[in-house]
Amino acid sequence: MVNFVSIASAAVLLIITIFYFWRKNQKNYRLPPGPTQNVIFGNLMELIYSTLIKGESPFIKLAQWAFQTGPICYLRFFRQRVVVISDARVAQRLCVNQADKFSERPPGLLLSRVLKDKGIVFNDGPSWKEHRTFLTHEFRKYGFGKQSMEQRIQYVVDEYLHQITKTNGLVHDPHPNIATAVYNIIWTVISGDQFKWGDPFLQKVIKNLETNLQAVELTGPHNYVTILTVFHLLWHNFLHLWKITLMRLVYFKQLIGKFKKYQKQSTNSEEEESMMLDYLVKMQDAKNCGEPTYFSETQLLWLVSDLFIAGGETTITTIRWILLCLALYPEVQERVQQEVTEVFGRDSTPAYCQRTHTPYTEAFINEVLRMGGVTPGMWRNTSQDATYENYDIPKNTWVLLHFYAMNNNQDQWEDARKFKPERFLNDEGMFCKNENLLAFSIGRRECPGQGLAQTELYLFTVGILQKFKVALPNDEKNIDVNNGQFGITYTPPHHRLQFIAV
Ligand code: HEM
Repeated sequence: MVNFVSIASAAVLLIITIFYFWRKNQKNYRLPPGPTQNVIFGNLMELIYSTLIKGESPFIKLAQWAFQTGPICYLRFFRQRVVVISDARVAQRLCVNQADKFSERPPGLLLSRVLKDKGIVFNDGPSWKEHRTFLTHEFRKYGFGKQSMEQRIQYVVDEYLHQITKTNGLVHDPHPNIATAVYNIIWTVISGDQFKWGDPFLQKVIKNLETNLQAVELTGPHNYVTILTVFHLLWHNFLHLWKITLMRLVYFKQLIGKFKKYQKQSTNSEEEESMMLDYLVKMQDAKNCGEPTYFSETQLLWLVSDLFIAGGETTITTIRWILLCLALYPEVQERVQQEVTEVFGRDSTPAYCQRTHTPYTEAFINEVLRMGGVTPGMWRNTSQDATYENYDIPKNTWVLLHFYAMNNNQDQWEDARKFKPERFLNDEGMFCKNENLLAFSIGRRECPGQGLAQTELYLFTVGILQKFKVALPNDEKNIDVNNGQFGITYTPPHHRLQFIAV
């Protein structure tokens, strides 16, 4: 007992001493406003109470603080400074106008620690830059809007529609078919190849990709204090998580190996151009010329993994939201369907470049991206001291671009929680982009897969409505659209659907 008291007292004394010296070394910054803070823990205890005790999502707690305070809200979680941005115009002024200072990921974030120097999403520095430049160039080269890529996507959409036809209007969970289609599209973008529908290897990869998403929550208390990170990892059985990640890498290694073997045997050069081949050629060229490069077989593995994760879960979840919103708002569905059939009929192949002829359909997709914003938020880190209006944002502050808060900001969106595609139409009924919607983020870290994602969302929506009416079963008609689940993505409440041929 005595031992425990002395250890506890020593620990408390140590925390106070560390805190005292840390505060003593702080410059006097003019920090943005925020809720009241405890001298030592800042806002950490309140976050712990609301998330771990009351079971609220950390994203919701952070949004509440932001709405109480204003578009730029300052918080502190023990020693970690955090700024929450809940207004797209402020995000633009920081991440575009001061891009040099707001384009890194927080180095202390759990995922950044695990993925430091790997792939692209949580990578930083010259390795990130080289991979980011490559990806941007490749997406431009195989461009979206260009026919060959769109044909590949359309091929998968057609297969998906075929699978839906086989459900014969019966009620089912739409998730597995969407996941199969979307991951197949990613693989075709990376390798130029495709899996057969229901391929057991693809199903294994999908199962793996969907397993540990809960544990990588981005804004909870475990992200800011190392001891909480350790508890979090133990709670989520860190060894099991690691095993799943290693298994995923083994799967991707097998895919890359198969791709390389096929390339060696193949003689047809023109048709088989692909992102992966370009990566391997670039890597070999740099090696041959003795040029320094961050391209390597291991990096390729992490890049493929990142593309599957960043491009898969987001697109799948958005298509799930699209289908749910069609079913929940039959009058909206009728209007989109009428427009789609007027422009494309029931059998002709739609093209993304014709979207200007379907303004209501585009408005509908944008309203889904707002209401069901699948990426509730993303982190940046200040690499130097920065300012915003009269406020300082010190170096190494974590900046949360809180997209969920931006999408629900009553100052920007009238009746924010109402589903109203018309808000994206002008007086002439034409589609009007709204600068307050940052579904794909902004600045140097904005989503490089935006063109691919938008093409997919459009071709799926149009393809489905050319052939089917989407409906919820009678006992699920009162699903609350505002009741999504926060994880690394914001997912719709569980639901099943019927696709009735028209
Ligand atoms: C509806 C679908 C999608 C949405 C809503 C979405 C949204 C986002 C958002 C919000 C970010 C964070 C940017 C930031 O840090 O500020 C991001 C990053 C990223 N996305 Fe997407 N995305 C989607 C689809 C895709 C697809 C299809 C791909 C590629 C296959 C992709 C690849 C990436 C990558 C690699 C990053 C990291 C960029 C970097 O850190 O430099 N995304 N995405």
